[in-house]
Amino acid sequence: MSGFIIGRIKGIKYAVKGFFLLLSTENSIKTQSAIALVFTGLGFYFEINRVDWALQVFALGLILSVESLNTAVEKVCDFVHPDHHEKIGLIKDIAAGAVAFAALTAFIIALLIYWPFFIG
Ligand SMILES: Nc1ncnc2c1ncn2[C@@H]1O[C@H](COP(=O)(O)OP(=O)(O)OP(=O)(O)O)[C@@H](O)[C@H]1O
Repeated sequence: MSGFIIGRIKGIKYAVKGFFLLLSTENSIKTQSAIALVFTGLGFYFEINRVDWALQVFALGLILSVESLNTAVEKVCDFVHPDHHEKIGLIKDIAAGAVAFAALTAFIIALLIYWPFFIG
């Protein structure tokens, strides 16, 4: 039982390490984090309601999570096959496509939340 708990604590430690590695080294994550801060500012500025906050936090978390997994896929690809290869290109394109799905979802949620403030 204590082995199980120690294993889980170590898992959290590695996850926190990965979290800070992503934030400090990956430009895509830095950019998405900056966008998340801008939308957090917009949320306060327009005083969006509790449900909209939940949707916005979920959308921003979804993008950051999928972008992080995409980064991991890119790193695996570059490690297992550093040279140019059609299959590696396909795998990276598919992983990038997952980010596009998340970004489209977030874009629609942003429109639903903020559109009413602009049309009055
Ligand atoms: N090894 C490769 N073989 C074939 N195509 C590749 C390869 N690496 C990248 N590509 C193509 O380039 C696109 C972008 O790749 P990737 O996201 O790795 O960026 P990059 O060009 O390596 O630069 P960065 O690491 O700065 O993002 C991929 O979606 C894929 O289409």
